[in-house]
Amino acid sequence: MVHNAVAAKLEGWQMAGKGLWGMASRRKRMSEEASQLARVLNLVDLTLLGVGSTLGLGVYVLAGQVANETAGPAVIVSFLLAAVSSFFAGLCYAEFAARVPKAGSAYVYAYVAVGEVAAFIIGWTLILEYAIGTASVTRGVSSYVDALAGNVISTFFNDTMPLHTQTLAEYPDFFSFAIIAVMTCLLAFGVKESSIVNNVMTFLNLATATIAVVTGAIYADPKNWSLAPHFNPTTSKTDAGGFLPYGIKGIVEGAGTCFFGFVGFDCIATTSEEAKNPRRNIPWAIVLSLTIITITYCSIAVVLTMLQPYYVLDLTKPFTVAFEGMGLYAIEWIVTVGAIFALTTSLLGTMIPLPRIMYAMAQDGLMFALFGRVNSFTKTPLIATAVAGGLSGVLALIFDLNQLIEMMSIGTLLAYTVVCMCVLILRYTDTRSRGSPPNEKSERITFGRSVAALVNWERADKPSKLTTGAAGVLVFAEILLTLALCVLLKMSGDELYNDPMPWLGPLLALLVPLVIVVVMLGQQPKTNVTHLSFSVPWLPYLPAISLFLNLYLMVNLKTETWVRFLVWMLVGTVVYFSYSLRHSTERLLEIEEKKRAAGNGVSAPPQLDELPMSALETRTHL
Ligand SMILES: NC(=[NH2+])NCCC[C@H](N)C(=O)O
Repeated sequence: MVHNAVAAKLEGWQMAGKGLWGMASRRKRMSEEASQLARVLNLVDLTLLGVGSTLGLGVYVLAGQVANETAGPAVIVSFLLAAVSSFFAGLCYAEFAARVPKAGSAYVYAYVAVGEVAAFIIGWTLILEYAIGTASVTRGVSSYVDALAGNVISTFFNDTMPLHTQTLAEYPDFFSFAIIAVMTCLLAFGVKESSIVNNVMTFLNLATATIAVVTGAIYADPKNWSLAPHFNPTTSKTDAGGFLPYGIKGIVEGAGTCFFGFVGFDCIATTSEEAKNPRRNIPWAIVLSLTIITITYCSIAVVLTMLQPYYVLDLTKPFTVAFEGMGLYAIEWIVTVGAIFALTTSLLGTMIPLPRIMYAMAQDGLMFALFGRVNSFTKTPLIATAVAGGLSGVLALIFDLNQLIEMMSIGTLLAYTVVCMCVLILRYTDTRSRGSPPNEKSERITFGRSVAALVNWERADKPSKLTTGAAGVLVFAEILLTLALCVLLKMSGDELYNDPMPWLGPLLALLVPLVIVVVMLGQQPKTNVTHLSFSVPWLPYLPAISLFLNLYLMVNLKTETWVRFLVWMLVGTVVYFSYSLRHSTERLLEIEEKKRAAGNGVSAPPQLDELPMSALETRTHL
């Protein structure tokens, strides 16, 4: 009796486990339907789109702020570090864009490669990421408009409604709220992402940055890189002076903020259905735009820190204030107006993808169907646009720029991490073997064979079910070890720079196994990618470094940021279990197919996701 009860319970758990696994691993199938959108964007349009939506606060706000408060003149190194981590992530996005030429960015990639739960997590994170992106860029626009208006806006709000809290902004920025409301109305009424407007604005943006760099270079004084130690009124501390006034730690911390400046290129990946030859043009547009962005940020950083001592740089409008101080009023005016244009372009780049992601998720049944409704009059997802605007508006109202920047970075970093993991998984897994039982005798997987597979003992040259399992275990181990290493590095903090000896042992105890795991992963057979127009080089080392950088930047964010993020994820969990799980289009299709198969007494038709990735196309239209 007891025995039976236990067996029944065990079986129950097994079923539940299978159900969970089925849900987590349910992947999006693709249909061959062509997209309804016109393919009009060429390589130049796509590159300018990437540059336009990425180049923004990094140039006009962050360079000065990071130089003043966190890194000193070494802000250029922070920018380079941020560039490297964004570049690596960019390469992973590029490979995905070559594989899945579909709108929806990381959300769709995760749905195709990993499964529904991962896709939901990413989609949900992206909603926050874009809403915060919108809010923060708007805050930037608001402070530049305020500067143009002689600070009347900020003075007014500061005097009439100061918020005396630690966790929120100094005053509720109703001006930012209004900017978002106006832009939302424009977008809702179908202001199409007109590529010509974007090209012109981006051109103005680059021209302004060039004017700032050239003028700055004329007045630059290299002495500003070797100043004596100085009391910094912003941080109220005396720093070390020179190129590295805040030490290496400052560089790393600064990189976390500079990273924000590189966010936005993924907007190229959301236009896949409007691009000409997306499999070739999207990857290259990503690489090209990141190159232009890196060059611009680095030049800006050099010029700015040579123009003025880092500790006097203004925290919100460094160029405007610097040129004003030097009496270059014409240049000051050009840069301020240019900044407003540049930030507006960047704003459009954040506001446009958000409703589209909500729309894509709604089409897949993972988000409320309401968001998938296209208004017959405006021909835009009106409700999704309005909700997106409302969410961003509220965020812009109550949080200040620094809080927003941190919160956005956490979302972006998570998306990058998942895309990078997806590349690893796709490269080492035989997608066709998933879920099918091993039928041939040689495919019988014994424990011994599984362990030996970790070093690819059988010298397989193509992924099989066996090597796929081994690669999965190794990727998982790699993620855990990388995470542990990052946490330890964070814990060691300053001490590691001052007295590294006690930390060396534990660090090596994690680093060595990590390197071994990565090398073992390198032994695994990879899928053939010769048909792809772009693939990530140096596998698995490049994604491994990318994973490390992303996780490292993530653990360095503030605790409050993590708490806010976890609250958002908790809400997401509730939404997933109470809504998405039941409405998932893929799940409903699965059930339908099973029913049909049972009715006909024939086996279910071959899963579409067993087709090679190159033959796939989504069924959603965006
Ligand atoms: N998708 C986003 N979160 N976009 C925000 C873009 C921020 C942009 N890199 C800037 O410096 O202004």
